[in-house]
Amino acid sequence: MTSQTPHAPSGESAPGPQGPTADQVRRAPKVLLHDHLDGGLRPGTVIDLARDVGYDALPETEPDKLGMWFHEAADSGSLERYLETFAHTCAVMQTREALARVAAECAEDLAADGVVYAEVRYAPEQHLEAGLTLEEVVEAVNEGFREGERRARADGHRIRVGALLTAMRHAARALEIAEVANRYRDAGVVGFDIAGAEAGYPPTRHLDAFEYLKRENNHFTIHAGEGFGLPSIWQALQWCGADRLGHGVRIIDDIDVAADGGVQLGRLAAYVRDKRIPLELCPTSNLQTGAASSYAQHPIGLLRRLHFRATVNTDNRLMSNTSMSREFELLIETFGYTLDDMQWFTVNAMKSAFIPFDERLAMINEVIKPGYAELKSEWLFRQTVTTSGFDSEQG
Ligand SMILES: O=c1[nH]cnc2c1ncn2[C@@H]1O[C@H](CO)[C@@H](O)[C@H]1O
Ligand SMILES: [Zn+2]
Repeated sequence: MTSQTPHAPSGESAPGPQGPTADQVRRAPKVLLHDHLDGGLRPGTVIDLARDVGYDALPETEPDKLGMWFHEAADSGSLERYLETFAHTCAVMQTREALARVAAECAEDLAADGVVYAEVRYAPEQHLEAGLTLEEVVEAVNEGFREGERRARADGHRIRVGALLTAMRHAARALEIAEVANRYRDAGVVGFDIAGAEAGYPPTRHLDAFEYLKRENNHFTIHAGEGFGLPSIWQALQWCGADRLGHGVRIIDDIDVAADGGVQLGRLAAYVRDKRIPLELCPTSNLQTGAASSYAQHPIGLLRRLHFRATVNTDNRLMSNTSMSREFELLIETFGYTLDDMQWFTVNAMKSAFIPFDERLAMINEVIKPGYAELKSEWLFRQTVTTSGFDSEQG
């Protein structure tokens, strides 16, 4: 029950004299489980699409300014206000072409950032305003992801993207969306989720959808423990049967750290750790919505030390002005993480993905571990070059 090491032992010694460089962080293979399609558009694309469809309510019409507007508007300290910014992105994602373009660029951008596997979520019910059906939305996004994977490959990056279909928790279409997710499970959709304002909308409102997915042996995650605390996490796990927790960061409320450093887990926190329930942690997003007060205070530091199944995620790259590399860089600066820590988070994420076990294992053994081994060996060669230079100067 106690763990007092400042940085958790990862089982391997940290190579090299210092932490990873920004370039190594970008090149390191990364796995992303929690990223919203409608929260990751390029600002320039929002502007292009708004022009195409005649949407004239954008607060800015110049890409840099619009990007800044999203970041500042989302920086409100409240999940509800953070979510208001999605009205603009959803407004321009109403046609097949727009959805396919946004999905393709998403895959391209993630691949360029070194993400090798991503599960990207969106709520099909929010893209029906111009007359598309739920199925047409799913097919357009899938087509975009495949196109993005192809473009990334042509550019020398390999990425695999799976879709998660989200139902909005204030609405009443969860069962219908779950059925679509199930229908497309062998066609690009790897699972289901619920999102939106958490307080006042407990996950048990959508129990029928979760029970249906369980009967179908399908997978789902639930946004819980972000805008609301332990009761939401408890319901998501013990009533709904979630495979993973979207955020889950407020599990910290069930962990006591005594003045002498001793750590005591409550029953729910112990359950989450014992059952290896994956936590899709999104540090920057949590700062913006008020779920954490600073990077240094973010529970990820303690959760990593206590060996929870913690993963690092972006949530909304546009609203949080972030990327997987940026999230890792911030954690490296704050907690002194090494490539071993990055590998630990990445393997955690890959183990927790919704694709079949053999494919997850192959990604870990054939892509992630060799990728980190390669990066960890680089400092040796840097050292050799410096040393031999020194030697030859000395004659
Ligand atoms: O961090 C979050 N918590 C809860 N809901 C969110 C978060 N980020 C985005 N969405 C909601 O999910 C929808 C589908 O992608 C978005 O439109 C937004 O309303
Ligand atoms: Zn989210």
